[in-house]
Amino acid sequence: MTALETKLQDCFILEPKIFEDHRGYFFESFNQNQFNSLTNTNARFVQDNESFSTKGVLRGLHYQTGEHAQAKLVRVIQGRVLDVAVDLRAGSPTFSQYVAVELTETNKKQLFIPRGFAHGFVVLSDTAIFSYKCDNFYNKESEGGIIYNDPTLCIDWQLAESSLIVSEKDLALPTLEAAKL
Ligand SMILES: Cc1cn([C@H]2C[C@H](O)[C@@H](COP(=O)(O)OP(=O)(O)O[C@H]3O[C@H](C)C(=O)[C@H](O)[C@H]3O)O2)c(=O)[nH]c1=O
Repeated sequence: MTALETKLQDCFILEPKIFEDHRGYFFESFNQNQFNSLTNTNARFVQDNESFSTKGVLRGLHYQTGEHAQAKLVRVIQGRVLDVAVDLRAGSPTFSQYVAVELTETNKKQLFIPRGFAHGFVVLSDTAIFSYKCDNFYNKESEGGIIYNDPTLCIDWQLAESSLIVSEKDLALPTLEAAKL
C-alpha cells in the first residue's frame, strides 16, 4: 500500500499492492497498521457502506455535522467514478477547495476523506459499486450537504449537467454560502 497526500492536508490517495497470478488477483483492501502509519491518523472505522448506481448518478455533496462527523475511506469495486472531497474544515487554509480523483475497478485507488469534508461522486461507467468505511455511525439528524453545482466550488463533474441523475434530497441541498457547517 502506498499513500500520496493531496493538496488538501490529511486527505490521501491510497494505492494497494495487487498480487496477480494465473488465478486472478489478491490485495489487502484495508490494513489498520499500514493505514495508520501511511496517513498518520488512527481513524478507527465502525461502519461499512455500499451503494450501486448507474451512469450519471451523482451522490453528494454530503457530510455529517458536529460530533457525528465522519471520516471515510472510499473505493470502487466495480466500474469507474469521479470522487470529490471538499475541505469544509473551519479555519483551513484550503477551505472550499476540492480534490477530484478517478476511482476505478482497475486502478483500485482509494481516497481517505477526513472529518470536516463534504463528499460526493458521479458514476462515469455504465454501473458502479461503491464501497466505503466510516469512522463514525450514520446519524440522520446530523446530515448536511452542499448542492453539487455550487457556484463557489465550481466542481467539474466531467459529465454534461443534462446527463446527471440526482436525488430530490440532493437537489434541495443548500449552496456553500447558505449551508450551516
Ligand atoms: C448514508 C446512509 C444512509 N442510510 C439510509 C438512509 C436512506 O434511507 C438510504 C439512502 O441514503 P442516501 O440517499 O443518503 O444515500 P447516498 O445518497 O448514497 O448518501 C451517501 O452518499 C455520499 C456519497 C456519502 O458520502 C455519504 O456516506 C452518504 O450521504 O439509506 C443508512 O441507513 N445509513 C447510512 O449510513
